[in-house]
Amino acid sequence: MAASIIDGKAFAATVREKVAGHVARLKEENDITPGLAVVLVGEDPASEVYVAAKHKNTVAAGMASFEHKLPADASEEELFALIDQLNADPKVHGILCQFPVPDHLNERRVVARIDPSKDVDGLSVVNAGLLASGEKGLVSCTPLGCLMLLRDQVGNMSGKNAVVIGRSNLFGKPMAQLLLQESCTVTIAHSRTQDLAAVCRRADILVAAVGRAEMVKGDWVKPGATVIDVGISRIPHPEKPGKTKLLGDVDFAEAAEVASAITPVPGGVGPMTIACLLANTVTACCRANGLTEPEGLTA
Ligand SMILES: NC(=O)C1=CN([C@@H]2O[C@H](COP(=O)(O)OP(=O)(O)OC[C@H]3O[C@@H](n4cnc5c(N)ncnc54)[C@H](OP(=O)(O)O)[C@@H]3O)[C@@H](O)[C@H]2O)C=CC1
Ligand SMILES: Nc1nc(=O)c2c([nH]1)NC[C@@H]1CN(c3ccc(C(=O)N[C@@H](CCC(=O)O)C(=O)O)cc3)C=[N+]21
Repeated sequence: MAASIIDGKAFAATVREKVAGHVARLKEENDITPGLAVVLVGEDPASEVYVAAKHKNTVAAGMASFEHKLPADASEEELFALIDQLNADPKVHGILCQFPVPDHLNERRVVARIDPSKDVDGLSVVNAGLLASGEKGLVSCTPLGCLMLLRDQVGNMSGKNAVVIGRSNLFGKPMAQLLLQESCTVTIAHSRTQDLAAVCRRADILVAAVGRAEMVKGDWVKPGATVIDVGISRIPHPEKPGKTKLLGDVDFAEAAEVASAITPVPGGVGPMTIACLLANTVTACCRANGLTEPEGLTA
């Protein structure tokens, strides 16, 4: 195998340590504890796992964690009343509503209800607009985590060809904006892209966020490229009956023969998402209190 494997799990641990250091300083010097509120509507088992992991990591970093669970049939009015209460609560600096929400609720309307200065998911039109304009806002956690990995791995990205597969508001669009800010030449590919393999082969930096297991083959990868695999598909485990296995969007074994560096799934981008959620909460807390924000934890 030629490629070095980017250890997102270890990198995320260093980000969480940095966050914990800032949190300790905020407490000592300013008597402020950053607080993160996570809202979960309904009982999706995967979401329960993520929310529990967020709670655990928030507490471990010394921050306050507020969990709010609403029943699956909660009305928009009930959810909005909770969000309004969290918007007004000075102990809450970050608010995240776990997605997907049940079908009768609308994700865009939910996001729009959250105070943009507390929108640690970076999903509001205000934060998306600030990012697109090159101004300071809150950046979606997963793209921010990928940026941190790329800065560490590649260093100066200026002039490099970057290809992002996927154009969602949650990931593809903000990732492309961040790469543009790093002065990459950015291509955003999606389901209508013609000859995706050829587009990918031009990429010095290839970021895949589709959700189709092992779609990106070894011969789609430019020799020496850096490959970031965001996709997560859960498939039945081939050897252990009743268990599941996580697969990324990239055929790891094939791509690792060609790339210079690659993130694995699991243990690559995933752990960075939660670390960046904590980082965004500290950033939001510092801004809310007019304090200098932490260095190295923002875009
Ligand atoms: N590791 C982590 O922390 C996170 C992982 N994820 C994972 O990343 C993946 C993407 O997430 P998200 O952006 O929310 O997903 P979406 O479903 O919102 O977006 C998927 C994108 O992939 C594109 N696409 C679909 N099929 C193809 C194809 N055959 N060829 C090229 N492009 C295609 C779609 O194109 P079109 O727009 O034309 O439909 C769309 O833009 C998922 O697997 C998700 O689980 C997401 C967030 C966090
Ligand atoms: N409002 C909102 N914001 C999100 O950011 C958001 C969301 N809703 N809904 C679901 C997706 C998905 N997501 C992940 C977080 C951590 C891992 C993660 O830690 N993954 C581990 C493995 C975890 C496992 O084993 O299941 C890894 O890849 O190593 C993955 C995916 C955040 N999302």
